Amino acid sequence: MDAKNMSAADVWAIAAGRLKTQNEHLYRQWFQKLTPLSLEGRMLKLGVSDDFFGSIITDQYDDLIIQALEEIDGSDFDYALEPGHEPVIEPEPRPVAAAAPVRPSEPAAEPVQPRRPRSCMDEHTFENFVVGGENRHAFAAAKTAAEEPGLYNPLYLYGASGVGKTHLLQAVTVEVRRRNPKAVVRYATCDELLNDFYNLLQQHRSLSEFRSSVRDVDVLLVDDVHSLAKKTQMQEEFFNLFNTLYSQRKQIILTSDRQPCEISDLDKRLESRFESGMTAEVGVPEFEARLAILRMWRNDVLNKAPLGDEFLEFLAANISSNVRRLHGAFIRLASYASLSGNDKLTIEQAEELLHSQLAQESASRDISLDSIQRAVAGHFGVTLTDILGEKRTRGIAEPRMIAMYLCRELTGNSSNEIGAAFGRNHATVLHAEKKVPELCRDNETIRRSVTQLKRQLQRN
Ligand SMILES: Nc1ncnc2c1ncn2[C@@H]1O[C@H](COP(=O)(O)OP(=O)(O)OP(=O)(O)O)[C@@H](O)[C@H]1O
Repeated sequence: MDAKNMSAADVWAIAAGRLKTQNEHLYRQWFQKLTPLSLEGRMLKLGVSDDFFGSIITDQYDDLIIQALEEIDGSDFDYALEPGHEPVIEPEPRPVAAAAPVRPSEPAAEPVQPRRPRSCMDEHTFENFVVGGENRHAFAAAKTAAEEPGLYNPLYLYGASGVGKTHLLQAVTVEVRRRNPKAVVRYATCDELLNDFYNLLQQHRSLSEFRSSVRDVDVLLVDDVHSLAKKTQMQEEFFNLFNTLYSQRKQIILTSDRQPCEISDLDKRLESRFESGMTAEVGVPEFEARLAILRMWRNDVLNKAPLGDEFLEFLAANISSNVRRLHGAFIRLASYASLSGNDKLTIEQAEELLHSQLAQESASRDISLDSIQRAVAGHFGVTLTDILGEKRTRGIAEPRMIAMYLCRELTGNSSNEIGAAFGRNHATVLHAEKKVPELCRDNETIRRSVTQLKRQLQRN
């Protein structure tokens, strides 16, 4: 047939036939669920059930589809996906001839709905926050702030991206409202406040509207206060706001990806206000906590995502720096398993499906030995030559040991490679690896330095 006289269904019937011949399994699992909708010029529009399904097709099978389309009289067909079209799926495998795609106009007798997991944990509460050693203190402080507002004022929570700071703020909101439905709780990101503030300034309007929106509250929660860095005018406003709420014993909770002293160009008065109450770090959950979070998500998913323990362990072991990323990866695997059946999913497929999350994860671990040595030297006010040199005075030996420890923690380099970068052997590195956690246990200043350096390096 001449390509010019073909309908969308004709074009897709040929391409789908090719795809089926190449790999029947893939065809049944994916391509059969695409519905030809229209053909405009060389552009074939195919219907898919939803964005998630569509993203798998474009991420994983784009080349195969383009190839199958190109084979139709060698012309340069392209395709686009349109979500919102449930497929009509054959109940049993049939011969090739019967596998022609269904035209949209044909009645869809009983569309088979793919089982899709409901989005996890619609509400962030204290009950669905998994507590481990790395966030216990922050969790307890947030709970106390919700139960006895004003006791820890302000409460300042800090930690890397995606480790649960906003979750805790939302849990406070839920709990405060549960205890006192009349309480006025205002949650805003610092950027939202900055926007409101500068919009009013630009329009030469009075700031009273802005002020009452943030002052007439019982609890004020501000996410990401590091956005105040270098914003002198807003810092002044924030300082006044802070003092007003504080003097009225209204609970203030702030979050940031760094400690107050690490926010660049933050007014000293504001810095000391931020530090004057309770500061607590929200750390990255350890392996066991990540596994517990994954189990909780699995139990929460409607129809129980049929993901076996081996997949949860795979996720917990490979995505360790950010719970938000872990959640994205979990949803991707759970949806895949839900559509295709867990028994069909292998660890190799999981790796393939999660390639972008795994790449992000390794990029976030992609910290060079040199950058660690420099950061540690800068932090302790010694030179790089000191770190790499022979001096054994405590002021130099300790930073050197911390640098080696961080190299082990934050990079994939072997102890031999790290030793070589310091002009030493691997035994010295192993000694540092053992010794630094002991120093951290005994010495709060060292512990703070190590966690601060870790966050700083992971952020860069
Ligand atoms: N300990 C935990 N238990 C359960 N869920 C968690 C935990 N930590 C993080 N999460 C989940 O991970 C996701 C990301 O968390 P959240 O948005 O609170 O991160 P964040 O620290 O505020 O990040 P950012 O600084 O980038 O805003 C959320 O879905 C949250 O519910």
